[in-house]
Amino acid sequence: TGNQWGYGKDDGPSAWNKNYPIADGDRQSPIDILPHQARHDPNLGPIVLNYDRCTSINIANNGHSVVVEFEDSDDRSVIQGGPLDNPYRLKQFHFHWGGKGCHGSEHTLHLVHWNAVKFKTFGDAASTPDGLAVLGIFLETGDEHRWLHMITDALYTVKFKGSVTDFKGFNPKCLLPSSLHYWTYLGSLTTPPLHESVIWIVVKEPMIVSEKQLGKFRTLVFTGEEEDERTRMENNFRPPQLLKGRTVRSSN
Ligand SMILES: CC[C@H](C)CCC(=O)Nc1ccc(S(N)(=O)=O)cc1
Ligand SMILES: [Zn+2]
Repeated sequence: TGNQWGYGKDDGPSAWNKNYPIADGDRQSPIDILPHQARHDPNLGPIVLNYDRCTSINIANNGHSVVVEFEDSDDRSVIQGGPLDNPYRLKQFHFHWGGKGCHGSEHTLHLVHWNAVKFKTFGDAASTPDGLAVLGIFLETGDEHRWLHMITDALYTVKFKGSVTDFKGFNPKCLLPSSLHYWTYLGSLTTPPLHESVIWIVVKEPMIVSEKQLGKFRTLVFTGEEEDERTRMENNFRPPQLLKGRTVRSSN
């Protein structure tokens, strides 16, 4: 179908504007955040997470990443404060990662939330400015992360595109760094349909994970079990986009 996109030579980020012209828009993500150019905003309060009653449902390989979905029929797991005017409900989290030896900011965890005060469905929120709030955490290689094994131990069950398995009782709060100081800016989804609907909240302190743990993400494949070629899932990230006059604000 016309909407198939990927991270390869022919269907990758440089080709996305063919089917998704918004790729060349004015508030695209991700961006390279230069700390010294961010404006410290004393009115930016702390980010408040209320994940204690969160309900994870499943873990899936959607052919682009590995995603953990949450029950979002009520306000059981929300993020609020900071740049947000309303509580935003946790819908899912997923990862993006580079190939072996990548040392930039290619490895990230994205926790995707939607404004259920203003919108009836996630889809409506995802296609309207500021309908979504995504908490972005950088992953840096170093010591083993003490809780990430709960994710990496499940990855063998979702090796192929289209696989989904139960994944109950997981609270992503255990993945977050101790400090939630952040940068925030107005941006977009970083994959098609690239909707310019996201208030980005990028946490300054990275999660430290081991090379071994990161390597387990690379055992996933972009392709389905029935397909004969096995394309290793890695480098599933979009390169940084132009700032186009946007301001990046910094919490203290
Ligand atoms: C309209 C429906 C909605 C597009 C359904 C699919 C979806 O949820 N996409 C999505 C979510 C998060 C990101 S990111 N990487 O966190 O910016 C990228 C894409
Ligand atoms: Zn993402």
